[in-house]
Amino acid sequence: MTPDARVYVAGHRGLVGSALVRRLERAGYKNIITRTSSELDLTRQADVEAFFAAEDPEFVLLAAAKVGGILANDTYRGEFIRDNLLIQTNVIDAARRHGVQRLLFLGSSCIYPRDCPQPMREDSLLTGPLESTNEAYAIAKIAGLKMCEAFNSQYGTKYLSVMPTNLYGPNDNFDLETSHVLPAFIRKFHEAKLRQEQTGEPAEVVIWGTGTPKREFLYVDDLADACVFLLEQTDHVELTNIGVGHDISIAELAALVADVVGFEGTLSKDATKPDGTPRKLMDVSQLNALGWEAKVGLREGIELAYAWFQKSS
Ligand SMILES: NC(=O)C1=CN([C@@H]2O[C@H](COP(=O)(O)OP(=O)(O)OC[C@H]3O[C@@H](n4cnc5c(N)ncnc54)[C@H](OP(=O)(O)O)[C@@H]3O)[C@@H](O)[C@H]2O)C=CC1
Ligand SMILES: C[C@H]1O[C@H](OP(=O)(O)OP(=O)(O)OC[C@H]2O[C@@H](n3cnc4c(=O)[nH]c(N)nc43)[C@H](O)[C@@H]2O)[C@@H](O)[C@@H](O)C1=O
Repeated sequence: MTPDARVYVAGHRGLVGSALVRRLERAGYKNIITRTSSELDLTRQADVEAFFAAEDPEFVLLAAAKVGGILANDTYRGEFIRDNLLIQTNVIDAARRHGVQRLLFLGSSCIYPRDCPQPMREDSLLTGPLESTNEAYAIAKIAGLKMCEAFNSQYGTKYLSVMPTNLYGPNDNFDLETSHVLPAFIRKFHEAKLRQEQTGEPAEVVIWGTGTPKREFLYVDDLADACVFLLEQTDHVELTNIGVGHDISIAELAALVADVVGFEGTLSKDATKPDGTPRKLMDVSQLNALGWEAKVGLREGIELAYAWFQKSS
């Protein structure tokens, strides 16, 4: 991939897509092609086909998807499987038929079995049952990476799939019903701090579930850097985990976000909300062996994300 290449970033306004555009622009890429979902609905095959015929991209970074936290995944299972299967099938198929050399497909850590040995290696795929709260989404993601593998095998393409851990950063979704935990905490602790300052009364923040599940968090600019690093490798690797290599409990995350935000009230737990997978720590030894490591520490990343949230809210 060279800076004059025609690179289509699908989903460029989202958390991941916007970080990919920032990373490509910093590296001097001049021909980045983008469309919003209202300009091009990727669930519509004929529109995707017409777009590829007109724009003729050479590289595709597929970061458009139906995405959400544990509750959104659990509640809107039909939309998660439908939209993701349609988007990825239309884009991967059109890319292949229009001669796209390399495509990067964004999967997710939830493709691995719920009770996967930790840390989760790439070869654990399809070795056990999935976590039920995100099964519909995970099945779509597995279909996407298997479609890339099958195309590579039959058509000689070099499509790669990356499996990032939980991400956060600028342009995240901060909606308290549909977001992931880290942006939810930033917003909940920030708003509780303001309430406390305004009323003088102690404020409370509610944590879903038990607080005991463990998660690994990667700042999205690190993810984008890893994606471009992998695209620029000459040796083709089909499936790569991307993460930081260590995790923390949700209760520990709550304490850390509270500290960054400056919240001094109390915490309570909502046991009616699901915990999801008990733990999903990525084995990132394959990526590390290629020479890539995450740079942004968790506290620093939360400070950056909180600054972005305050500026844009
Ligand atoms: N967030 C996370 O923690 C993780 C994310 N991932 C993966 O990374 C990828 C990107 O996720 P993320 O950036 O968080 O998601 P976001 O929700 O932030 O962004 C998704 C983007 O997809 C676009 N999109 C959605 N539906 C359509 C459609 N029908 N047609 C065209 N575009 C559409 C949206 O475009 P528009 O804004 O124009 O409407 C949006 O900008 C996904 O594949 C996800 O599975 C993987 C692991 C963790
Ligand atoms: C990236 C990944 O994201 C999703 O999986 P998840 O990691 O389980 O999602 P999450 O970030 O929403 O929650 C992580 C943990 O945190 C707890 N939790 C506490 N309090 C809040 C809270 O206020 N909001 C949220 N969302 N969670 C909370 C919550 O109960 C859970 O135990 C997948 O569906 C799938 O899409 C996927 O691949």
